[in-house]
Amino acid sequence: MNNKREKTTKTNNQNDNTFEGGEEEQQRALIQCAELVLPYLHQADLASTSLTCKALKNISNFITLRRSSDASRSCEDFPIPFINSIDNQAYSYFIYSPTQILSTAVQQQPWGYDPEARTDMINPVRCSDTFLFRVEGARWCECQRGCDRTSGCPCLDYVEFGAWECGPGCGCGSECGNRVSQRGILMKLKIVKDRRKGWGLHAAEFIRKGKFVCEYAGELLLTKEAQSRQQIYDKLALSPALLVVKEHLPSRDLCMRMNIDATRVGNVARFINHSCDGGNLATTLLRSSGSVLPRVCFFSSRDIQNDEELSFSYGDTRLNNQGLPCFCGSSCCFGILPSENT
Ligand SMILES: C[S@@+](CC[C@H](N)C(=O)[O-])C[C@H]1O[C@@H](n2cnc3c(N)ncnc32)[C@H](O)[C@@H]1O
Repeated sequence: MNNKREKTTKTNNQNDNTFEGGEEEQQRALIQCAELVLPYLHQADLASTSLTCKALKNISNFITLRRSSDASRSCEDFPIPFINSIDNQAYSYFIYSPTQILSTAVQQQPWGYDPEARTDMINPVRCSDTFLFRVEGARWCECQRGCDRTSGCPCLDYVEFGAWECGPGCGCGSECGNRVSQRGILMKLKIVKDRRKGWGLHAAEFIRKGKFVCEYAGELLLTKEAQSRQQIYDKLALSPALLVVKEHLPSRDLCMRMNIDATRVGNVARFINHSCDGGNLATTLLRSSGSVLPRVCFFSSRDIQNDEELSFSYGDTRLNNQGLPCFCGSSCCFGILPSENT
């Protein structure tokens, strides 16, 4: 009884902790400053700030609402909302990048206040724009219109080496039919919390088989950095999103390794959970003309219904029987998640 009364009193005091008369100027300045600074704050800091006064509480609530309504921070065509009927976590905090970036390229990004403030103002360095990722002497196509089999586009000749799209130096524009994976996410998706698997990516509309869904965006890391980050994630018992892709090159006995870490910076692919039966997404390594590194892209491997969870197989190797439990629910579930030595 007493506790209850004390709690109520505290809340009232807190709400009264606004500015006294004659301090309107100060309040306006604080609000202006808060609107600039608060969108940069991490979830926990935003929560503490909101306890200080009513004005900051209102701004924090607004920011939380905007963050939970679109994980992509307006970077994609449709908002990608967080939906949680399990607990009171409104969203998961990370920096959004629609494509692969170099690991040090982006440190901070505002999220949640000015609806007009598109994130390309602080756009991460896209790898396709980076000189480092261009092949010396690469062939570009000079097609003026969309490229297809009938246009004699040289980029399509590369297809025998794997999936290949027109690149940044090609003459064709963004509407070219051979740039399917370069237009961002074109379908409605949502991020839904599950009691056992955490957040997961779901379809928010029907997706026909064979459609490009998204790429796995994140920080590209050297293997040494990936290994040291993995150790930290293991220690902190975090739910990491570090993807290691090994590609066996057709010429000679070479294997190319890519480490993409979406734990701190990434796109919504970081929420795709594992399924032991391979799930409903197929992974394709897609190269753009002129780029050394491929991008990891997800295509629907069958028709996917509205609300269905999107999933793929994290791999076949399970290092030990003590791995994390798998709750994919498929009839061939191994009971533990795949794991490999990073
Ligand atoms: C790339 S994250 C996927 C998003 C994650 N669920 C989240 O909340 O951020 C990978 C982590 O998700 C969880 N996860 C993925 N698939 C799972 C599954 N089939 N069963 C249980 N947990 C799963 C594990 O904690 C795993 O380490």
